[in-house]
Amino acid sequence: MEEAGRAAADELTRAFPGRAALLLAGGGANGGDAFVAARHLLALGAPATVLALPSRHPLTRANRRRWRAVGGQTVALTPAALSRRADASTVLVDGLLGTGFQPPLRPALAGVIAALNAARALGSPVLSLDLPSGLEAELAGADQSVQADVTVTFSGLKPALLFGPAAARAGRVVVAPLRLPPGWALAEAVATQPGDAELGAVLPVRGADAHKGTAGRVWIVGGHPGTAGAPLLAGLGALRAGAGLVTVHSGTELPLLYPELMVRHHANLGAFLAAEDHARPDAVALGMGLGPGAAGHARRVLAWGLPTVLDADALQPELAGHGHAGCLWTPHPGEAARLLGVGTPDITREPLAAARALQTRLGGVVILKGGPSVVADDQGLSVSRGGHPGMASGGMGDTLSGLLAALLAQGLGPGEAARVGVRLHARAGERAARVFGYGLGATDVAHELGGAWADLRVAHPGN
Ligand SMILES: NC(=O)C1=CN([C@@H]2O[C@H](COP(=O)(O)OP(=O)(O)OC[C@H]3O[C@@H](n4cnc5c(N)ncnc54)[C@H](O)[C@@H]3O)[C@@H](O)[C@H]2O)[C@@H](O)CC1
Repeated sequence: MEEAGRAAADELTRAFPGRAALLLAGGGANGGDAFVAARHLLALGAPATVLALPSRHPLTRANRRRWRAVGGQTVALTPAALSRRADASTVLVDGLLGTGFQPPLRPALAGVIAALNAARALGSPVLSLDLPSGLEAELAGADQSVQADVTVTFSGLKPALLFGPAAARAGRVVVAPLRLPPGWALAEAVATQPGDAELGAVLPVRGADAHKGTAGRVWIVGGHPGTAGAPLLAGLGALRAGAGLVTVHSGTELPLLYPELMVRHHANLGAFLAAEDHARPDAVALGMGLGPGAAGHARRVLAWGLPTVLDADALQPELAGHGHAGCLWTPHPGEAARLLGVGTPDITREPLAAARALQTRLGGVVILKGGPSVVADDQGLSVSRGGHPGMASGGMGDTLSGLLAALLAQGLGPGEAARVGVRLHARAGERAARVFGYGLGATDVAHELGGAWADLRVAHPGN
């Protein structure tokens, strides 16, 4: 609580210098954080008043006493008291409800939250402690919650701060890492968000003596009449992510859109994949537009034990148990629902839980694609925010699959490839949006992958 309140006070003075803080303390530990923040604000010379509800929480009561001991003023919290004191020169600190909120919201607190949101509309910004009051930490819904401008969250990112309408209530999210004994961290603080500097550090570095045979050989397996473009987009993604040799294997004739790709048509794709006598690539991406029979093809490729990206039609429930540690599964919410045998809303409502469930079922590494994407591996969960809404178009996932296979072929582990790959793809989307505006095609994004790569490299201080 001490570290949480101190981190909040630091952020308040950084983000809202010169404003008097009105801290709203609820009855639980979230309210205790507000009392601690007030005390640190006082120590920093910033004016602060606490409006508090009664509390039975021992640590919150102790911090209320400490606040009083340093001369701090506490006023009983009512909607009227709040409305009287808030104006355009104040900043409101929402310490009403944190992870201990159990819906439905009781009417008395609903009145306080309504008064807080009304004060914000009149010009007093809001900083929420841990998460905006009224949000359920694990869920992506919003309803009657505080609208914050900044949320200082403790230990890690809660699902509500990342997904759906709830995320829009949080404003800018600052994660304050707390030094806690193992096991003390909030169970809900489950996801991390690696920064660009951290990701830039794991990008493959190529020696001056590199040649196409050492830069990673990727096979793309996909394509079917009507979806012939999908494997080609994957091939383009692989090329733009630095693969030395990219071969597209398909059971259908593919147009030669990119002459750099080696395109091979197999009258019997299953027989080709089952054959033992061909040299294997360094990594495979499989499933893009592959059509019927994809699960059978996937089983044959999985038996090779190579780093493998499974996408689109290869994301079939019957493959559970056939994967291995080098597998990277890349479902969007609809495919995730199919894999788990649930409805798509079940996935979008709790994406972190869904990603964790998928990884448990499939093994290897799972990327649950979306805004943001979630990566699940045996290290835990991480999220990748960013990208651009214009990326919601067909073919985008195909390019990502090829990009991921290229990273695997250049020696990255599947977890690293997933975390770096989704960020590169999102960054490329951000760059493409500057060029093309709103509607983005998968090729537009693929062509920006080189620039995205350079951005991540620059972000890494060792470069
Ligand atoms: N455990 C940890 O690791 C840490 C926890 N911290 C803080 O502790 C918070 C969680 O504290 P608590 O578990 O005490 O819970 P909260 O303070 O989030 O909520 C409990 C309070 O909310 C009230 N409440 C719950 N549901 C309500 C409803 N439907 N309508 C109206 N009132 C309702 C309860 O009566 C109680 O007063 C975190 O969000 C965070 O701010 C921080 O101090 C950092 C460390």
